[in-house]
Amino acid sequence: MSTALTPPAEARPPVRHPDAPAPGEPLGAHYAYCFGCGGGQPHGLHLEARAGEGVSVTAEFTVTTDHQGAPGLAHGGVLATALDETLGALGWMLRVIAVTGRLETDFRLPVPVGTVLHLQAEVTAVHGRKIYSTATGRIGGPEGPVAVRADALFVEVKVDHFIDNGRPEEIQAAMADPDQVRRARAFEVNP
Ligand SMILES: CCCCCCCCCCCCCC(=O)SCCNC(=O)CCNC(=O)[C@H](O)C(C)(C)COP(=O)(O)OP(=O)(O)OC[C@H]1O[C@@H](n2cnc3c(N)ncnc32)[C@H](O)[C@@H]1OP(=O)(O)O
Repeated sequence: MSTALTPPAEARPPVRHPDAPAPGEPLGAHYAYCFGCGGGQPHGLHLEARAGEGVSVTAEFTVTTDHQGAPGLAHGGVLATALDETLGALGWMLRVIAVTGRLETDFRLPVPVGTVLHLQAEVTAVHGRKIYSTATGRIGGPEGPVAVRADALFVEVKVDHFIDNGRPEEIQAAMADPDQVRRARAFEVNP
């Protein structure tokens, strides 16, 4: 793991937000057209995440023929996306909006098409706006061997990050989303 992903000595353990969803509760998609979790992306990952204990989440991603790199095997970038999306869902447990600053991925086993990747992610430390986290993706069941893993640094941002940098048409469409929970996740977590 690179030094950039090692929390400084002054970093604090993460604190689960009192209003975080209960363990086992589905988190749903934060945006319908998110490639990681949105239902509106026909070739997306359709990753389904749930709240875990403490500041952790679990998720599943089923590898389909849309996700291949080598014939019959998941593309490494797609697997990194699954890890990134699962780590991104941790913001909901802290009730902050955060984006990936750094993502270091280890690919330990090939992941065939048809595999359900069982993901687990947790925050390990927080220092100011910096959120240190780690994730695994297992195959053959939630206790199966680790096929992929990652260490990450997410950086807390305000909603202006998206308004200033995203395209107005998508921002406005997301704000008009009739799904109130999803709208809250996208825009009202920490405005
Ligand atoms: C529709 C909208 C709503 C959607 C909401 C849901 C979102 C969820 C989406 C989920 C989808 C899945 C998730 C996704 O895919 S999120 C999409 C992929 N990620 C991005 O697009 C992020 C692009 N990067 C940026 O915007 C900026 O660089 C950020 C915001 C990250 C920081 O720029 P900013 O100007 O704000 O802050 P700063 O530069 O002062 O840095 C602050 C601190 O952080 C440290 N640092 C920074 N980078 C690194 C690094 N690489 N290694 C080590 N350290 C790093 C830095 O040294 C400093 O530390 P310190 O000096 O304070 O000690």
